[in-house]
Amino acid sequence: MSGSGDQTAGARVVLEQVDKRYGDRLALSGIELDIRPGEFVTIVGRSGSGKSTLLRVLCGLEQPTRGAARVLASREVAAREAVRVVFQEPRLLPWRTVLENTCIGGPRGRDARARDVLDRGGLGDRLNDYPGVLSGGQRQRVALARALVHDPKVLLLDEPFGALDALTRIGAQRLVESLWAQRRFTAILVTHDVEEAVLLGDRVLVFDEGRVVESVAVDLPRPRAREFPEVGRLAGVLLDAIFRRSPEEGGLSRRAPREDAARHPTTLLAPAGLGIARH
Ligand SMILES: Nc1ncnc2c1ncn2[C@@H]1O[C@H](COP(=O)(O)OP(=O)(O)OP(=O)(O)O)[C@@H](O)[C@H]1O
Repeated sequence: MSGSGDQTAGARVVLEQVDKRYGDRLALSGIELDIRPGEFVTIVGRSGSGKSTLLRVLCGLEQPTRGAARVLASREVAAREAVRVVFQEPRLLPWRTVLENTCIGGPRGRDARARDVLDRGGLGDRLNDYPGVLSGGQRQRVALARALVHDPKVLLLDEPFGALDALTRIGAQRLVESLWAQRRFTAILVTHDVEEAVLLGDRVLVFDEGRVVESVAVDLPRPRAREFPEVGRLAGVLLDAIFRRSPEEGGLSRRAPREDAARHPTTLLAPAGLGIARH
C-alpha cells in the first residue's frame, strides 16, 4: 500500500498564502501547501493552532481572509462538490436507519455503494438499525460511509477517532487506511495523537500559531504498527516540534526553540524519503 501512485481518484490541494482572521486573531497565517492527489496528510499541533480552521477553509465553510485555497481535480472544482468532512461527532439523524443516514444528500442510485462501504466497515448486517442502538465506533463508521458515498476527491477528517476507545480506534484507523488505499482519495486528517499521525500519514504537518512549522515525511511500509521503532522515533520528533516553541507549557523540549521557523512562509511539497523538511 502506498500514498502515491498514478491511478488516483484524489485531487491536488493547493493553498497560496492563506490567512484567516477572526477579528484581531490570526487563526491561519501565510499557509502555503501543495498536497498531491491521493496523498495522506496528517496534521498535529497544540489546541488553538489553527488545524480545524484549515479544514473549514478547505471544505468551503470559511473563506480565507487573504490568499486562495484550491482543489484541483481534472478541472478546478468547487469545494462543495469534491470535499467531504468527517467530524469527531458522527452527526447522524436518529430517526433514519444506518442505510438512510449513509445515503442522505448523496446522488441517487448510490445504495450499492453505500452497502459496499458499510459492509467493509462491518455494518453489513446493521443497515436497518437506528443510530441509537449502535456503539460510538459503529456510528463513526456510518459517518465515514456517508462521506464516502459522495465519492469525494478529498476527505477531511477532523479528530474522527478522538472519542473512541483504544481498540475501536485502531479498527477505525485501519478501516480509513484500507478505504483510502482502495479509492485513492486525498486524505487530510487532524489528530491530537502523534502516533496516529505517523501511522496514517505520508506526511505529517505540525501547526503552531496558525503556521506550518514542520513537515515530516513518513516513508514507512503500510500497514504500520505502534510497535515499529521508527514510528516511536518519529512520534518523538513530532512532540519535540510541537512543544519546543513553548517548553514551559510542554516541558518536553530537548532543543532550543527555533526562532525563525514559523516566521517564514513555507512550501511543503512532500520530500522523497524519510526525513524532516525544515522551512
Ligand atoms: N469562529 C471563530 N471565531 C473567532 N475565533 C475563532 C473561531 N474559530 C476559531 N477561532 C480561533 O482561531 C484559533 C484557531 O482555532 P482552531 O479551532 O482552528 O484550532 P485547533 O488547532 O483546531 O484547536 P483544537 O485542537 O483545540 O481543536 C483559535 O485561537 C480560536 O480561538
